[in-house]
Formats: sequence, C-alpha cells, structure tokens
Amino acid sequence: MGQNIDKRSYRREHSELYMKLIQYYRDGMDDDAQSPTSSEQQASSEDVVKVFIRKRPMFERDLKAGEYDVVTCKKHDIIVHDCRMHPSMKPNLAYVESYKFPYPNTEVFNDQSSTDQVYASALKPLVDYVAGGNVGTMFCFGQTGSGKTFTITGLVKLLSKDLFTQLGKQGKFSVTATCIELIGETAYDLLSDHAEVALREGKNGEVVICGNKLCALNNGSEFNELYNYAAKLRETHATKVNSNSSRSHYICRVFIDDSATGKQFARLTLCDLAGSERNVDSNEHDIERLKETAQINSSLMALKEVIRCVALNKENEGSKVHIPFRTSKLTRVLKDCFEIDEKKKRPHTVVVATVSPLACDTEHTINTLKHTCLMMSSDSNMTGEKMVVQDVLGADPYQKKTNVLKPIAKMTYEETLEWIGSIQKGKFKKHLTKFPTSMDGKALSRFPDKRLQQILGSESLGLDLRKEIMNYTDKCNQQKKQQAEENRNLSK
Ligand SMILES: Nc1ncnc2c1ncn2[C@@H]1O[C@H](COP(=O)(O)OP(=O)(O)OP(=O)(O)O)[C@@H](O)[C@H]1O
Repeated sequence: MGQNIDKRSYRREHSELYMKLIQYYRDGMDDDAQSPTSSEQQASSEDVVKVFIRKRPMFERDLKAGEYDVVTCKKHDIIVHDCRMHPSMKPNLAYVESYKFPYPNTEVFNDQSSTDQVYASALKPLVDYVAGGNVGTMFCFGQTGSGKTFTITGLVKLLSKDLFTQLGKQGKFSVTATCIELIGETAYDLLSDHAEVALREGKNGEVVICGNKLCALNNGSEFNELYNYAAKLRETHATKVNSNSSRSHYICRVFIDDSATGKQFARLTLCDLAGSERNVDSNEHDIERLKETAQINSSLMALKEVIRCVALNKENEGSKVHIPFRTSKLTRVLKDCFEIDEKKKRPHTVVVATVSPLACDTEHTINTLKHTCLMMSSDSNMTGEKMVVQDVLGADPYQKKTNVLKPIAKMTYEETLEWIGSIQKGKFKKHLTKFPTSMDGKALSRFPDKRLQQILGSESLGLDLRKEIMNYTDKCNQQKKQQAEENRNLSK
C-alpha cells in the first residue's frame, strides 16, 4: 500500500492509535494551551491585515463516519496533527507530524468559542474603525463546510446592531447597501432577481459595478435582514463535505454617506467567499462543476496574493510592491477595499479563516493555514513549523507509549493520590486522606513547601514530597527530550 494510496482510509482504520498519539501530544502541552481564547492580546490597530482562525466543532455525523479531531488550538497557535504512515509501508509503522502555525498578534478560536467571542476580538475593532469614517473589509475564507457562512452570518447579526448604534451617536448618515454574487467571471445582483450586472473598467483600472440595486438601510435589523435575504439567494450545490455549499463569492457592501454633504464617509465590505475544495472531493464533478471549482480556487489564490502584497507594503513603508489586482475578477472588484483613500487612510482588512477539525481534511487545513500565514507576512517562518514527529514502531504499536510518564500537572485527583501512595515504598500512603479532594496534579505541583508541610503535618515529610515532585518532573522532561531526539533521528 503506497503513501498516497488511500491515506484517509488508513487514518480512519488506525484512528484509535492516532488519537492516542494526539492525546499524548496534548498532555504535554502548556497549561494554558487549550483554555478558551480571550481578547487579552488584541491585534495592533496598526496592522492593516489581521487574520484570525476559527475551528469548527466535530459533529455527530463526523464521529459516525469514524472521523476524529486532529486540530489542537492554543491561544495564539494552532497545531495540525498529520497522521501518517511511514514510507516503507510496513504495517504498524505509523506516526504523527504536528505542524504549528503561530498567530502571535491575533487569536485562534477553538471549537468551544462563541461567535460573540469572535466578534469581540476580530470584528469589533474593524467596525469601530469604519464607524470612525474609514474603509474596512472582512473576509471569511476556508474549505467548503468549515463554517464560513455560519461564522459570517453570526458576525453580521452583531455588527449590524453595533455599527448603527455607533453611527447614531455621531450624526446623520444615509446608509445604503448592495449585495452581489460572483460566479466565475460573472456578477449577479442578488437584490434584482439575480440580474447579471456589468463590470466596467474605469480609467485607473478600477472595476465599477454598473446598474446594481442600492438598498437604503435605516437600522441594524434592516441591515441584518437584507444580508440574510440576499445570502439565501446565493448559488449553492451539494459538495462532498457540505450538502448546501455556497459556490459563489458573496459580496455585501455598505456605503455610509454624510447626509449633509452627500459625501462618502465610510465603507464596509463583507465577503463570504466560496469554499475551496480538494481535488479528491471534486472527483465526481461534471465538467461545469470542475470548471467552477478551478475558477473558485484560482480567484482565492489571487485574493491571497493581493492581501499578502498589501500587508507587505505596510510592513516595508516606502517600498511599493506591485499589487496584482488584475489577476482575477474577484480582486478587481475588491480593488478599492485595499487602496489608500482620499483621506490618505489605509483600509483595514480582517480575514477570518475557518478550518475543519477532521482527520480526512488534514491536508486542506494545513493548506488553509499556510495561506493565511502568507497573508499576514512575507516571512517564510510563518508557513507552519514541523514540530514533533511521534512514532510507533514494531508489532505492538502501543508498547512504547505505555511507558510514558504522565506529568504531575496533568494528573487527576485519583491519579495524583495513586502516585503519592506509590513513591518512597508507600511512605505517604497513610497520609493520603489528608490531601484536599479539590486537589489535582496541577494544584499539587503548585503547592508551596509550607502548604505541603501543613497537609502532611511534618516539615521533613513536606520536604521529602517536594523532592519527589521535583525528581519526577525532571524525569518527565528528560523523557520528553529523549523522545524528541529519537523522533528527529527517525525523521532524517
Ligand atoms: N462553529 C460552529 N458551530 C456550530 N456549527 C457550525 C460551526 N461552523 C460550522 N457549523 C455548521 O457546519 C455546517 C457547514 O457550515 P457552513 O455552511 O457555514 O460552511 P461553509 O464554510 O460556508 O461551507 P461552503 O463553503 O461549502 O459554503 C453548517 O451546518 C453549520 O451550521
């Protein structure tokens, strides 16, 4: 069986083993690693492009299909565990390569994060920027079925209210919106019975959308309703991973004009992009659908490149990297979302990339994350770091892992007591009832010496236990290092 021969079935067949290896990795993570994300580290307001990641949850149907979760979220990193088999194809030669993608200035939202959390961290600053008289754009980007529409729909509900509240405090504005969808090279007006709209090129190469309907908006709920009304009219098809997949780019633009002068005050663009598909998922498409998939993928590539160049120009103030707007219709239509306006203010862009947790989507998830890293910077270090190679060798693949020491900080109450009872030939056994039931391994490892002595009722016993904790922790760290070394050698 070759590495490329049905890699996904192999992953599913050996799911139990791979899940163990991933759990082993998670057990060794820092304490704060899997806690829900917070907005404590906001992206700098200077960043013109901010990229956030959201992982969608596993569904019942995924579990039924034998799928498992291969994506680990930390506050500012996301790790994808690529479950592989060794190229020699010997049975039981399975290993996991874990790729870490860093998002130091923004956030990774795990499968437990709510849309409210995503809004507060990712979108609220953009809405504030727009309400202050600027240009802002938000994209939802990711694989088909990874949660783009779910995310943007929830975000629009929150932002529509917020935007109108903020505008209401500042004066009189007239707000209008347009909703179009882009299918291949053609744009359709979702507010005019799907009428085709012409895209004309202006003198400066900008693309002007002609004849599409402008709808007046008086408040946030009208905006939300309009967004959802148009979204329902979008072109959808069933894909292998989403029975109701959006196969067009949906672009909703909101124009905020000063009622007194009639001049444009601000502009907000929201894009729910069509989902990218893997080749293997489009195997059963007819010619039309294959063409559509190829167009979607190439327009997404063009957009990614534009966003990257915009970020580069901001990074290296002074140098002017050519921004390839002309590569696709999508980027031509969105050109004015990226260009410095008459007020000499830079437009801000927020990208929310959504990823699937499934083992079968591993390659696609890695690809999405590589692209988002490139959108943020030209730095090649940001394209995913191969961190760990965990291996299982030989006829009994579990053997090796059963000798792995569990760090104290990861032990439950029961495991902690079992460990304390087992050290120094059972010397602490008779004191086990003295330990508080609220204590787990993490609490034990954080107890100061005084607290240990107080619990055990003896200074020397307290110091003995502290020494044991330190020795055991050293052993764990040493084992981890050794394992990493072995893995490095194996992967050579
Ligand atoms: N964070 C989430 N929490 C709960 N359900 C979610 C989440 N993300 C996605 N879903 C569900 O997953 C399914 C697919 O999501 P959605 O349609 O938003 O994907 P998509 O990326 O827009 O797909 P496509 O590109 O094919 O249109 C939907 O049923 C949606 O409700």
